[in-house]
Amino acid sequence: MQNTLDKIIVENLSFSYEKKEILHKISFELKQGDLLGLMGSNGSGKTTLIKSLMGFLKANYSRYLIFDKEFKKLNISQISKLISYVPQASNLPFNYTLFEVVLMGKSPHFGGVFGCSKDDINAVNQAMELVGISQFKDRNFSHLSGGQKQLGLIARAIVQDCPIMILDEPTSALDFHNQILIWKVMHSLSKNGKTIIICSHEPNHIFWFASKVLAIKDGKTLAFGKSSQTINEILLENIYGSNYKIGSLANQKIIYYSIN
Ligand SMILES: Nc1ncnc2c1ncn2[C@@H]1O[C@H](COP(=O)(O)OP(=O)(O)OP(=O)(O)O)[C@@H](O)[C@H]1O
Repeated sequence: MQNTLDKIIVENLSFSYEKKEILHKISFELKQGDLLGLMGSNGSGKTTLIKSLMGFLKANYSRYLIFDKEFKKLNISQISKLISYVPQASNLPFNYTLFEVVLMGKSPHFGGVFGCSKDDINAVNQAMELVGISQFKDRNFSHLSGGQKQLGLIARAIVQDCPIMILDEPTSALDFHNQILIWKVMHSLSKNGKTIIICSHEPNHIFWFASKVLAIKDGKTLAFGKSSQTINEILLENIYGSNYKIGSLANQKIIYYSIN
């Protein structure tokens, strides 16, 4: 019998808005510690897949298992202890300090009305330190820059400390350094056993940091497999068009656009 205890298994996931099919029979399997990069052009269906995996959209599937549990049988409280989620938009109107917003990550774990513990506060400080936003902790969240808010939401998801993290374009507002910082943090969390799904428009980041890739085109699976073996020039052409190449620079493979 198949061991599903440490796996996420998605089989034939489809979703339609009204009568328009957006996702068609997407299947993939991850084991604990996998870091999956979701790639595809604008409108290909990445966010729809993420919202379906979170249960925000009611998708159809033949099987969706999280660590041996049928997703459709889980309630919101169970899901919030299994999956921490970073949404795409960070323009949430929070009238709280950054510290309070990051602390909200602990709310699925608060026991009753007694609030947070010293350990919770330590976890919040550590997560803010990890993503480099400690200096803004007392600032009003809504007064932070787009990138600072995005880092805050990532810190909140880290504090939630779930075995699975799902992040929708978590680096879209980040500078060059912070994009790499977040991928390095996610890579390290996955090496420590978290299973992570990240949607990104930067194929190099998926190439360098993700263990697996799922490429989507028009809501269908183009490719799924180990990122180092699956991302190639044929796949890049299929997604982005011609002249996207893979070269080598300082012993590191790199995806680039050839302007010649
Ligand atoms: N609420 C909605 N009603 C109808 N169609 C929608 C809705 N939301 C998204 N779509 C359509 O579903 C398709 C997939 O959208 P989705 O946001 O999943 O793409 P994406 O790959 O995440 O795109 P991007 O990279 O631009 O964020 C698009 O054609 C989009 O127009």
